[in-house]
Amino acid sequence: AVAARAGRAVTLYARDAEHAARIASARENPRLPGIPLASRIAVTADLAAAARADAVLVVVPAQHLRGAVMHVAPLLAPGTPLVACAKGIEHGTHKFMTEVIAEAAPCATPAILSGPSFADDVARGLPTAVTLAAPDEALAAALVQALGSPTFRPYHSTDVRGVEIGGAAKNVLAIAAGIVAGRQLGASALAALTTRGFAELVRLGRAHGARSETLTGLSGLGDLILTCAGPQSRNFAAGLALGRGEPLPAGKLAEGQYTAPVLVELAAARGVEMPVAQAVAAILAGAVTIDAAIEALMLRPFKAEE
Ligand SMILES: NC(=O)C1=CN([C@@H]2O[C@H](COP(=O)(O)OP(=O)(O)OC[C@H]3O[C@@H](n4cnc5c(N)ncnc54)[C@H](OP(=O)(O)O)[C@@H]3O)[C@@H](O)[C@H]2O)C=CC1
Ligand SMILES: O=C(CO)COP(=O)(O)O
Repeated sequence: AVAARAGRAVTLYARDAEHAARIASARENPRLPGIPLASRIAVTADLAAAARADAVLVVVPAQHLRGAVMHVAPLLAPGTPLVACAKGIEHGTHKFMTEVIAEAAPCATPAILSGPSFADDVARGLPTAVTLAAPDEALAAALVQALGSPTFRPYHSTDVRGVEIGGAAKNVLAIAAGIVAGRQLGASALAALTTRGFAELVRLGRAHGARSETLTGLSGLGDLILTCAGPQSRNFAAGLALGRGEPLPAGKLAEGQYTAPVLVELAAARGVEMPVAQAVAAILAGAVTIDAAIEALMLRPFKAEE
């Protein structure tokens, strides 16, 4: 929808032929009910047709990125930009999204799009600003030109890793924020949790050489603020349910659930302290109760703020 609004000719690929046919005839994606599909968007289940593009946006969940990219890789013209829109870190390999693309489609050119942007808001054409990063600044700027419009404002960057860390970490921290809300710990606790969570995101980013303007920018602090603000975020909603002692919302992807254990492993490998992320991972694994995790966070030794 964003690319179509920016004047591009767009092909939307769905892996399920019936699903593609239904979207094509209804001119509406059931995942975005009430939002008509722009007339300039062609819908197909033919991956080769979708791969014949100047650029490809890959919008599958993080843990499915490798599989989806491996399918499309042989169909791409060499050097085609492959823009990851997923936020996460691959299980087992600890690879970030552009690293997965580089391995699964060595012929393509990886990039990453991230930042505060609920799909529903974006599809409705509400004003949104995001970060688009690629190692080559000229490519990042060209992709911004291709996708930007009066309602969608991407900023270009070459700090790929900084953008990836912000997007992955904020989902885990949003689960923690939801838990705080679900446990009715108060607005002060929510502000404290979000701020100390941000300190963890920054620490991990710095350990990976991320730039501070990226970590305090749209894909870091910006997306953290959005996702820790309320239940429109599926990650926050998952935390809310946990905090209330309810089952996790069915059929709603909360990437932080999958990112949490990998994020903690990554942080440990780099010697980075991430107690909030660690608490989320332990709660999700059933290794600790929510009340014990909160108590442990509050009883950590007092220290200087950094
Ligand atoms: N939704 C949002 O507001 C935002 C989401 N993101 C990120 O985007 C990523 C995807 O999230 P979202 O779109 O919400 O997830 P959804 O679960 O809503 O949709 C995932 C889509 O990926 C498809 N898919 C899954 N696996 C494969 C595969 N192996 N090959 C091809 N297609 C596949 C699914 O197809 P099928 O219908 O056939 O199952 C479905 O259309 C996540 O990393 C999320 O963090 C980022 C910003 C905003
Ligand atoms: O990444 C998002 C907004 O930027 C979407 O957040 P949720 O996946 O938590 O809904």
